Amino acid sequence: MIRETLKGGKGEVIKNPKVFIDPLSVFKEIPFREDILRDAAIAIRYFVKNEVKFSNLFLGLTGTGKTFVSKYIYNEIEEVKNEDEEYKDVKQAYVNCREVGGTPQAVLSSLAGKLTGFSVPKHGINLGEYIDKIKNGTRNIKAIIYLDEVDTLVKRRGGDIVLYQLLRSDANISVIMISNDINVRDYMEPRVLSSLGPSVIFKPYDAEQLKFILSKYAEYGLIKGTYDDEILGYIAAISAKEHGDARKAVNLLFRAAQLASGGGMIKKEHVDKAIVDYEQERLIEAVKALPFHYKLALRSLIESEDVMSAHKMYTDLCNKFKQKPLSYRRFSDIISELDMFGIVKIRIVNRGRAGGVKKYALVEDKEKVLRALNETFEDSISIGDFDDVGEN
Ligand SMILES: Nc1ncnc2c1ncn2[C@@H]1O[C@H](COP(=O)(O)OP(=O)(O)OP(=O)(O)O)[C@@H](O)[C@H]1O
Repeated sequence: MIRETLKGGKGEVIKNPKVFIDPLSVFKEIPFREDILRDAAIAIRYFVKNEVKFSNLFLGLTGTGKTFVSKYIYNEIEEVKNEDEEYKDVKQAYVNCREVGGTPQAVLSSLAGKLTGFSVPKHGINLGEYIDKIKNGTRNIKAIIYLDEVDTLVKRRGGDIVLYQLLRSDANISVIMISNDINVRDYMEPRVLSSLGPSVIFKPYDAEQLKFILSKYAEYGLIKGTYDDEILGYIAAISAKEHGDARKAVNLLFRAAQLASGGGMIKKEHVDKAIVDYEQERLIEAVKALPFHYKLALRSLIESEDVMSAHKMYTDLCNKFKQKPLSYRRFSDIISELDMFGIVKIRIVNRGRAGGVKKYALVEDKEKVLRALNETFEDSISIGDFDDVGEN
């Protein structure tokens, strides 16, 4: 039964999945980012050949190609090392600040490790020592540092000073910083800001640009004749509505192609199903990322929309799991935050003079949220335990 699928015969849609999973291995150019790439290449050349240091801040909303462009530059520099002697002593280090933990220590130790080639402790030495290690390690080289999600570093205490020291150090270091928080500069001290180079703005893609980008993925990754212009336009239009997010557009095309697999043609219904799956995954991710008490609060709200009764249920749950319950007021704040995340919807009902106001919170998509909660609680709490508390 699975033989046709194993062989990828009749009705197959995807020619090369790698295009969607590791697009940099396929893309030789990055559409709509040519100007940014050219300017960066000039700055890098001045740095490598004329010792003019630079620092850039790549700013733009999610899915606008900032990381894609940075990794492309990184790879191209590695290639040029084989072609141009003057690039021989260039050393690059890419660090995602959030992934390494976001603290100045974590970021510096990761950087120092990558630049010196030695393992550097994450704790126990002070920031100045890390900077010295980096300076020593880069004495005879030219270092290009990429700090992705730099906003997580800058928001930590002392984070912006680390940047200042890196930028101002007498070592040969140039820096590309990446942030999808466009207000990241507001978190920096004036002296840090003044040593920072220009911001490079990544504008959201419009529907037409997204359609062109999708056509490239389709050309490289899909079998000819399994898609048409209309379907690419449909996906592009949907993704453009959400601030021109190329990640979403590419993801939807890949999912729709997988759903169409065996049928030989991507249709609108595949895209619609792909959207539902995509939104569901995003909701699940959001719920899973919530702190423990938020999850308990959400679990209580599934049983009772009335916030006051939900707090009682929440308190029971806390007792059951030997957690100290938060006050009603704090609980109510959590509910407001969940409302801001779009997971619940608050409704205030005024019951006249005597009754006062009553606060309700409706869980937007009960079934999905419950499923997400169950998944996240799988290890620690079984849903049976919840049912004891919730339904009795
Ligand atoms: N111009 C482009 N051409 C082809 N693919 C693109 C382009 N821009 C973005 N993409 C695709 O979108 C995905 C997301 O882009 P990228 O990771 O660069 O987003 P980002 O701007 O760094 O967003 P975030 O801030 O969320 O990390 C890339 O992996 C790539 O598949």
